[in-house]
Amino acid sequence: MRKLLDKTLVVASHNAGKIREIRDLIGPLGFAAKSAADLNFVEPEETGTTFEENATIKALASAKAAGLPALSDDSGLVVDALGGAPGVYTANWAEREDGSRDFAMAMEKVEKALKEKGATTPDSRTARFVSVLCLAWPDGHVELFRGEVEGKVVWPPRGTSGFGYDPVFQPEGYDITFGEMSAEEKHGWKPGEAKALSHRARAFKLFAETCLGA
Ligand SMILES: O=P(O)(O)OP(=O)(O)OP(=O)(O)OC[C@H]1O[C@@H](n2cnc3c(O)ncnc32)[C@H](O)[C@@H]1O
Ligand SMILES: [Mg+2]
Repeated sequence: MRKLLDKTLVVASHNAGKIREIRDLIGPLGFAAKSAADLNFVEPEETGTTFEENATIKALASAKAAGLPALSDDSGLVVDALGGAPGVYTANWAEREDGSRDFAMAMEKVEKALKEKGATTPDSRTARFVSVLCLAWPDGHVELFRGEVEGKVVWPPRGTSGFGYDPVFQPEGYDITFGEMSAEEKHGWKPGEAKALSHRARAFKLFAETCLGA
């Protein structure tokens, strides 16, 4: 495992909600981070079939373009009754024909697919959010960290916090969705703490422990 010595890195993402969460998580660790979006880097094509492959593509593209270490996140919602869909295609399910994204439509698609499978009881609607973080250096070295949080898909959507599919995801042990939680509640983690809640915070905790000793 390679330690991260620089205090400047690139957040290799173009998703504003995700960048905000990564900034929240990285801020207390004393990092200055620019995002790939701030730097006007082109979005690389996510041609992988796993979260790990896509996270690696994104982190390497930014690390090489910036000449700095870069941290990416490839994430998605994995729904058991849908055979793991939308999975690595979670962002694609939100895409309109003109290339823009519509998450109300995406959440409806998931709900329609669940209804078609007859998955109407809470027990038949189990799902998990997965986040794979990749830290890449300009020389091509990469480190990968995976975090998952189990829960259920609920309908109708509830809450306006967070981003993406947060209003339909209720983590195990809670009666509110990620969309009804503050950012701090959704992370459920601070440097040095033993537990974390969100998939991203869980992956981040591994990253911090492994590469930063935090
Ligand atoms: O690739 P980058 O530029 O980082 O941004 P993206 O939005 O395209 O990100 P992904 O390719 O990893 O796709 C992840 C999808 O899963 C959704 N998602 C991931 N984490 C989420 C979270 O914490 N809450 C809600 N939705 C989430 C998100 O909205 C995207 O549609
Ligand atoms: Mg993407």
